[in-house]
Amino acid sequence: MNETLELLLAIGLPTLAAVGVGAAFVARRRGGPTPPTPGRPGDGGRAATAVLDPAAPALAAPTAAAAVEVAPEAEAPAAAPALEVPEPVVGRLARLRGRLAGSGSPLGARLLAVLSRDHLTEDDWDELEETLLLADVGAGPSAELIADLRTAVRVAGVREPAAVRALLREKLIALVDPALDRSLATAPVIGADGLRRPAVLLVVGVNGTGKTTTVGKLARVLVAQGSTVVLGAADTFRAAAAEQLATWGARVGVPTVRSDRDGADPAAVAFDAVRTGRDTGADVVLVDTAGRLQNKAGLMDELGKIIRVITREAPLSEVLLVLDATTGQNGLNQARVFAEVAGVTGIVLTKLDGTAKGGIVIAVQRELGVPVKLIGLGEGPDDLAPFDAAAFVDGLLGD
Ligand SMILES: Nc1nc2c(ncn2[C@@H]2O[C@H](COP(=O)(O)OP(=O)(O)OP(=O)(O)O)[C@@H](O)[C@H]2O)c(=O)[nH]1
Repeated sequence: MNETLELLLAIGLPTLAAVGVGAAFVARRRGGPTPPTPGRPGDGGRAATAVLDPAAPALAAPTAAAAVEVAPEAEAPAAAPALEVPEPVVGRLARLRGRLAGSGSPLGARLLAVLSRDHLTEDDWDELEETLLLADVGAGPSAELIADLRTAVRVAGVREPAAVRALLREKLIALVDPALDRSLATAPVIGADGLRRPAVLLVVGVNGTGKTTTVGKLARVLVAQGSTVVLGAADTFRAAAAEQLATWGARVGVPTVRSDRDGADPAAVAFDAVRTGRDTGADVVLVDTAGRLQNKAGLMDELGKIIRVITREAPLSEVLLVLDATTGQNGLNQARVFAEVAGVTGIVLTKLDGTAKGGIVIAVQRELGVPVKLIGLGEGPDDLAPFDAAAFVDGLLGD
């Protein structure tokens, strides 16, 4: 079976035709290889379904078998809205850490209030453990922390408030695990054929956790770091998701590949986004998904197909699971299913600004063995921060 036929079977020919991948793509492949063209968007890349205009506030929907329209940057209309300049990325968590308290006092401050009592009774230790459990630290890590603190306070006699605080900081940082590799794989890769491919980041998670918002914020992080980005709106389930994503992209001049049909095949859109990123020489392609969690088999089908189709064009650099930090144990259950189905490489914990349950960072890493790489600390466009263990714990301690 030749490569094209195999690919069409994988995606599903009828759906492809419906979103406009079919004819144009097949014709191009049959007509001979299309050399990838490293460079910037606007260099003449071609994709079957995308209409790319980085300056457009909302990108026009693709039409069946439409040729791509790429608006050259030099010919952008004079009235195009000014692009926003995202905030620098370095030090974001330190700047935003005041938001970690949620509506109450930070977890660390509550622990310190008990630890600084004159004589710690059994009830005090129980209270400490309960505080950790209520902050979603998880039973195992909570018990470990209490045991360590008891030893230090009772046996080694650590009593002076500054020393107790330093001890708590050290133990919490160890639980969050500063040794984990939290870097995002966003560098383009060179395939076995010697050709350059964009880094492809697939963003998964149940509805409402903040996937689309996170993709939009992450695009800004990457733009701030000087990367060229293409967005893929493979959340074809929710009608407004593609529009929402295109708006995020347009604010920073990032094109969005989307279908003009609600309910289009997400795998076809994901494929087109990666193909567009490849053809235009983009550094990174971010693919948003719907990831409805009706059942594991359905999810496996949908995400499995998206992953198969993407990896025919470029290797998958990251699968980021977006979890809503306010959902506690339920979020952990979801995380388990996604980790099994999609091979998650990093966690994005959103809405940490809306909760005093920052301990979920510890629990989710323990549960999945996957690092938290980014955290969402608000609804603002630059309220997404690379995770850093020490800055996070300092936020929990209310420093
Ligand atoms: N407070 C707060 N709100 C957030 C954060 N991240 C996302 N949100 C909000 O969460 C809501 C849902 O976000 P979406 O990005 O639409 O969620 P989604 O996962 O794409 O949802 P579906 O498309 O339905 O699957 C929006 O109101 C966001 O503004 C965050 O870090 N903090």
